[in-house]
Amino acid sequence: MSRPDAGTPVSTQLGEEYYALLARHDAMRLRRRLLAPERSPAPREPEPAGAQQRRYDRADRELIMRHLPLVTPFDGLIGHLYEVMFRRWPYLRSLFPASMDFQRRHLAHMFRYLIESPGSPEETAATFTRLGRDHRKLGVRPVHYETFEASLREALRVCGGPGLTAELDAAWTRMLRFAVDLMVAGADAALTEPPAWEGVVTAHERHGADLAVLRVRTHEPYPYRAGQYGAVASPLLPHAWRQYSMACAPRADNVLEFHVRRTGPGGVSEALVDRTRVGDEVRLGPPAGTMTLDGELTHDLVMVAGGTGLAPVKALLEELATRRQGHRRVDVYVGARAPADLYAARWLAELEARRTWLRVVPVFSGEPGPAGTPVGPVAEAVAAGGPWRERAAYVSGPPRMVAATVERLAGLGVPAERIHHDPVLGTEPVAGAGR
Ligand SMILES: NC(=O)C1=CN([C@@H]2O[C@H](COP(=O)(O)OP(=O)(O)OC[C@H]3O[C@@H](n4cnc5c(N)ncnc54)[C@H](O)[C@@H]3O)[C@@H](O)[C@H]2O)C=CC1
Repeated sequence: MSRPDAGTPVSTQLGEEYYALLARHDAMRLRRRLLAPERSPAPREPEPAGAQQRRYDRADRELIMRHLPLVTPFDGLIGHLYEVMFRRWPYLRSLFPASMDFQRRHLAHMFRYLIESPGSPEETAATFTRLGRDHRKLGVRPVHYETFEASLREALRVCGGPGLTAELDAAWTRMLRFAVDLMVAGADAALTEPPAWEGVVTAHERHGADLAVLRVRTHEPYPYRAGQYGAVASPLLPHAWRQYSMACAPRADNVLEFHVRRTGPGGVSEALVDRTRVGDEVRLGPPAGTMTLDGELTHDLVMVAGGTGLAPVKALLEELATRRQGHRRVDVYVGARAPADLYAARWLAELEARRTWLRVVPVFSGEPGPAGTPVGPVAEAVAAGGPWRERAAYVSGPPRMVAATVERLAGLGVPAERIHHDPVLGTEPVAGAGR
């Protein structure tokens, strides 16, 4: 972000000062850790009865599950939680975006994920460690988790009423601390990297009414792999972050590409598509995502992209195109509603013309395309191709398209561990690697 000056609004200047302070604080914590690695964590606020008798365990989870109707749907609980937090610690409001809708949905998703723990314990731990690393970009400090815990407990008391026993209160507290300890560990392990990467927009190309391809040069190298995504924030909407995939393989000049479609008014995508210009600044959170090429070059590949879900697939193709030898066959199915929506058609055609290992199949679901082009749902077009049983697959696009394609590929014998797909970008939060 730019330096504060006379023309910078006061709120932005305060934000800048806060982030500069955080950077100094991080440097101090890192120095302290290097000098005294065994140092114990800061003491917590007073305990609920029994919260520290043991660690969060299966019995806690079962108790919470049994009494879930007390606090679900989570909208009420979360509404109270933020109400308490901003009443007791008003300064915390400035760390959140103006509209809290996305935040509330995100938190409800995290509660569900934490309670249901759909993955293995290792996956759950990895999710919260990653979330802690990711939360550094929001300016979250360990002390904020204590304010969150206090707010949650008060909200539980309001929603739970007499049903909130001391035992249930302690179980919720242990569950929260289980997640928070992982998040703090994730944040601490990331102290050597910036909480966020600053970048400047170097290109902004419109494609049709609602889509833009942006290029952003980061001031410091952004350590990602082709196929990954990162959260992006615009100073036009402070503290609002949305995830987009990097649409190019890592480059020496630190330039990243993003494909952004505006889906509604007032969000980050709208700010990036309609109101962002070359020279504007953006901020990026740490990269994440599992759609990388590790170990997959032992198989031929099938890639399936819908709409701007093409972004990570384009990055993967760029990475493949730079490899000198050992090329595998790659079939890419690109779904769009109509030929005019296939915004990267020329790039794909040029790459296909130069690479013998690549075949690109456009699939149009709305209007028909040129003769011979498959029509209809992408998943069906993919299923009609193949065989894919011996392939590794990469799938990215609208959630239902991804779900349908993954199901079809699994039904055609592609093992689950060879079907790569990441969480729903733009709409769902960071939790859970296999969405
Ligand atoms: N911008 C980015 O960096 C990334 C975006 N995504 C996700 O990709 C999606 C792209 O959306 P748009 O560009 O608006 O795509 P779109 O709405 O133009 O659709 C693209 C293709 O997906 C198919 N499709 C759409 N909805 C479907 C449904 N319910 N069931 C089956 N097929 C469906 C369409 O028929 C079309 O073939 C978004 O959900 C976005 O979150 C995923 C990865 C990266």
